Amino acid sequence: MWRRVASLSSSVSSSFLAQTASRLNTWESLTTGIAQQAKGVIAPKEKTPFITFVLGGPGSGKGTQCIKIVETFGFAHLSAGDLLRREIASKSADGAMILNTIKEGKIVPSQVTVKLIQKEMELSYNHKFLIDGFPRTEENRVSFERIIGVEPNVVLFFDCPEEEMVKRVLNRNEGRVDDNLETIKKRLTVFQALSLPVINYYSEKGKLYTIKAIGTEDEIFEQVRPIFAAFETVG
Ligand SMILES: Nc1ncnc2c1ncn2[C@@H]1O[C@H](COP(=O)(O)OP(=O)(O)OP(=O)(O)O)[C@@H](O)[C@H]1O
Ligand SMILES: O=c1ccn([C@@H]2O[C@H](COP(=O)(O)O)[C@@H](O)[C@H]2O)c(=O)[nH]1
Ligand SMILES: [Mg+2]
Repeated sequence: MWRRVASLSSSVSSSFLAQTASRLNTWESLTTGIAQQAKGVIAPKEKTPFITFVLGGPGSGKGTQCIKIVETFGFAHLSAGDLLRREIASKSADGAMILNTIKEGKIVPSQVTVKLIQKEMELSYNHKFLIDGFPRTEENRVSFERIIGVEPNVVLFFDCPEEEMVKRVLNRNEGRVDDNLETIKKRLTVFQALSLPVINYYSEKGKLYTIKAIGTEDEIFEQVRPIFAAFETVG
């Protein structure tokens, strides 16, 4: 819903609309949206999306802090890992491939993950998104920018020592197929090799906010809170 109506504005030119729709690859749904808006079926929503990528190693506390950000600042929380696990549970065509990839601690092809994120964004009435655990690789990042057509406003990096991450994951007890020592080691290697370059990229772009992810959940949230509070006052 966000995507279908976000670009609608009677004051923008048709060429701008065409460019925007083409970039987002949503011409069909956009024109449907215009027709529906004309009929008064849906209200115009002109807010531009506000996107936060939430990055950090396995067990660094991304999901835990996302819950607090949602409660305090009203974001929609899209966990890439949860979307992939939902595909496995629903026995979709990609389910078996995703399961094997997660068991190996490897990264699911970008196209699969970006499509799942795109679908959730389209369905959301919110315009503020927390995208948790994505992008994991430079290829993920480029793919998101190409398919969704927007860049993040904020990138959070939960910086946590490896031994603390391992301890947390082994104590998590949620029955995840990748919460075992063998897979955790692989995930940490993948994080160092493929995800840190993404974090460095956003650091160079001035979009990175590094959180020291050690201490109680509340103490860590007190580092996160001012980041979003500052954006709220800006409007
Ligand atoms: N500050 C903290 N101190 C101790 N334990 C924590 C803290 N934050 C989260 N945890 C616990 O650590 C575990 C991992 O946290 P969480 O699931 O939020 O991490 P994550 O970064 O989302 O991990 P993954 O990438 O594997 O999904 C959970 O059991 C959670 O309750
Ligand atoms: O963008 C993504 C996100 C996740 N994966 C795979 O899922 C697991 C678990 O992800 P969590 O964020 O820790 O829940 C991860 O190790 C990857 O195997 C992915 O491929 N791409
Ligand atoms: Mg998580």
